[in-house]
Amino acid sequence: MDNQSQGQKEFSSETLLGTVLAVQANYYSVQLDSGWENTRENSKSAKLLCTRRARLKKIGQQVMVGDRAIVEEPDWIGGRGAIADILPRQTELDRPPIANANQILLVFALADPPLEPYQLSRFLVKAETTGLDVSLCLNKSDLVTEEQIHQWRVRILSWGYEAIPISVLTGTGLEQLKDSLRDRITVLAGPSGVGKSSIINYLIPNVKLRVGEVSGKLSRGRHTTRHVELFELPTGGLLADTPGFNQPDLDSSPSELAFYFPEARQRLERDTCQFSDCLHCDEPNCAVRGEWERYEHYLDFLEDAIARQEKLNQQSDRDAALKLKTKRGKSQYEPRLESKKYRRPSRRTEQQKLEELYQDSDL
Ligand SMILES: Nc1nc2c(ncn2[C@@H]2O[C@H](COP(=O)(O)OP(=O)(O)OP(=O)(O)O)[C@@H](O)[C@H]2O)c(=O)[nH]1
Ligand SMILES: [Zn+2]
Repeated sequence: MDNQSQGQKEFSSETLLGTVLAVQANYYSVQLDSGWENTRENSKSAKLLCTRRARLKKIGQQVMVGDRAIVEEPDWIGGRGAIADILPRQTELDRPPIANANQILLVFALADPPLEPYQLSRFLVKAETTGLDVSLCLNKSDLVTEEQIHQWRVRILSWGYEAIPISVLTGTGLEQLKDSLRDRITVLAGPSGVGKSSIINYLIPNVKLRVGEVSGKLSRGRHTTRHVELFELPTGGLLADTPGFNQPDLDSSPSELAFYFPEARQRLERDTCQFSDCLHCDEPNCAVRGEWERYEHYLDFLEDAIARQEKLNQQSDRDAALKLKTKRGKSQYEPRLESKKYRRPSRRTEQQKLEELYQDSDL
C-alpha cells in the first residue's frame, strides 16, 4: 500500500515545508524546516516572507501563526515565497489566534505582585478551556522563603497541578523550564508584572533584535494589538506571547465548567452524580460537591457562566423575534416579518457578542 492509499499526503523531497511564525497584513513569515539547507547553497536565511496563493484565498483558507505550510516558488535571494497549502491543524486557538499549539505555560509570581489564588484559578480554568496541556511556573522564588514555596506547591498540587518554582533573577528552575518547552509550541500567559518579558529575554537573548526585524514599531505588540508572533527557542520549540490581562474572561458553559477543574474531573471519574445534568451546586447526591479548596471558585465561576448563558439566550430569543431599528437617532425593536430569513444574522450577532465579551476582558 502506498502512502496515498493510506490517506496521507505524499511529499516529494523537493516540497518545502515550514511553520508560519508571524502574520502581517497579507504576508506570512515562514520558518522552513531544517534539512533543506543542504540542497540550497545560495540561500542565506531559512525564513521566507510569503504571500498566500490565490487558490487558498478563493477557498477561504486562512493562514494562522503556527500553521504548517507548503511553500512554493522560493526566491532564495530575495527571501520570498508563496504558501500553496496548509496542513491539517492539530489544535486551533481563537484568542490568541494560533494553530498547532501544544501547551499553555502560565506564569505567576510568588511575590510582587502577590500570588492570588482566585486569580490563579481563573487563569487555570481559562487555560483548561483551550484543551491544551497546562503547565504552571511560579517566578520570583528569590523573594520568598523555602517554606513558603513548599506551602504553595503543596496547595497547588491539591488543585491538580505541579507548579515549577523559578527565578529569572537567580536562575533557579530555568533548566527545567527550558526542558518543558523543547520541541513544542507553547503559549505563554499570565498577569502583568510576573516576569513574562524577563523569561522571554532569558530564553531568547536576541529576541528584541528579532522583534525589531519582524514587527518594527509594534515591539512585542502586547496590550495594544492582537498581533501574535511565535519566537524560536534556541533549544528547539516555539513560544507565543499573549497580551497580559489580569482577569481573563471565562467562556465556558455551565455544564462543562466542572471539567476544567482537575479536582472535579477526578471526582467524576470515581463516581457519578444522581442527575446527568447536575451542575454540582445544590443537587442531591452530587459526586463533585465537597471539601475541596477550589469548590468555592467553582461555584463563583458557575454563577458567572449561568448569567452569561442566560444573557445569550435572551439575546438570541430577542434577535429571533425582533429586529433593532434606528429611526431619527432612536433605536427600537420591531417584530421581524420573516423570522427564518433572519436566523443566520442572529447567530452571527451572538458570535459577535461573544467576541466583544472577550475583547472587553483585555486590558
Ligand atoms: N526579584 C525578582 N524580580 C523579577 C524576577 N523576574 C522578573 N522580575 C522583575 O519583575 C518586574 C516585571 O517583570 P516583567 O518581565 O516586565 O513582567 P511581565 O510579566 O512581562 O509584565 P507585563 O509586561 O506587564 O505583562 C521587573 O521589574 C523584573 O525585573 C525574578 O525572578 N525575581
Ligand atoms: Zn454533581
